[in-house]
Amino acid sequence: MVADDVGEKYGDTVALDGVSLAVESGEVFALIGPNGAGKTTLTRCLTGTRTPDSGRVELLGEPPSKAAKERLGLLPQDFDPPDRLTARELVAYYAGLYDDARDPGDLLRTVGMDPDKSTWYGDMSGGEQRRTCVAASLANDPDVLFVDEPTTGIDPAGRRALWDVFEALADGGTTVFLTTHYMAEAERLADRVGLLADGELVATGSPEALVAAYGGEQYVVVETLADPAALDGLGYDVTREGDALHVLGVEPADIGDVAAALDERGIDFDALSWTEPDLEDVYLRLADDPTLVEADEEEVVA
Ligand SMILES: Nc1ncnc2c1ncn2[C@@H]1O[C@H](COP(=O)(O)OP(=O)(O)OP(=O)(O)O)[C@@H](O)[C@H]1O
Repeated sequence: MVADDVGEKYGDTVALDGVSLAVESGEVFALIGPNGAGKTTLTRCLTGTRTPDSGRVELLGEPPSKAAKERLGLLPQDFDPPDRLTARELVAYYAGLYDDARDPGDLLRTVGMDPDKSTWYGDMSGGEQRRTCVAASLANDPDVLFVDEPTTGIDPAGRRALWDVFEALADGGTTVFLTTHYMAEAERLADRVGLLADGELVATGSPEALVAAYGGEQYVVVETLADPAALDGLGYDVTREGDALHVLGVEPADIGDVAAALDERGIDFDALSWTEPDLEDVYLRLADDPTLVEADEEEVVA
């Protein structure tokens, strides 16, 4: 799928401001970004639910309106099926729209739902509703699956179970376009991640490449109320973050030196741990200050 310089407005609100990206067949692409960044709008443009004001969109080699619907799966963020259907009835309804559909019972078991439960959709917990919706989006065994915040409201074990489902689909060659606020989800599932902020794609790359480029330094966290100046002269920048000091740029091999310096200087501390940057650090740094990415560096090569 391709978005080429896509722009979209709602009245005076610029939701997308010249977004370009290409997702290869079989790739898992995760779109992350703050509330209101334009993730849902971009998903809508890519699926043909909205026609962008400007730019070009391609899905399965066609304009989205012409793409073969039986090859697409879509779980919108605001998917709102009828309340008075059981999980099986709901998935069977969507399966019934296709000649070659997957078995509703199998699909529900895959997402951790009991297909024989008679609870109506409207009476299910939020997490059960979302799982049922994920099952419905897979009814036609899609080649390209769009899932907008698929695991929101699902408990941690259920979320991991759904990650397994998406991973199995990706292993089977399904292209997955995912939006999420869970950085661990993007890190675990995505071949590439795109960070959208204020309608602009700030950076794209593999999670590893993004973390290496923009995650910032590894650091030691020292839980202490001591002044950062107490660690002057060690050769590291030291900042205060809440009840801890962060000693920046410490390699794992040098953690002992930091511990020894704390001891020698009589600095009282409750705990000491070493932390590597992850995708959450990338998100927090770039969403706060997109200019950290140079214009010609938007695509971080894995
Ligand atoms: N139907 C609409 N009418 C007016 N403005 C809209 C509409 N839909 C979205 N917007 C605005 O467009 C911008 C992008 O919204 P969008 O829903 O695409 O963001 P998002 O990144 O998906 O947010 P979230 O993480 O909260 O789901 C926001 O400023 C939003 O208020």
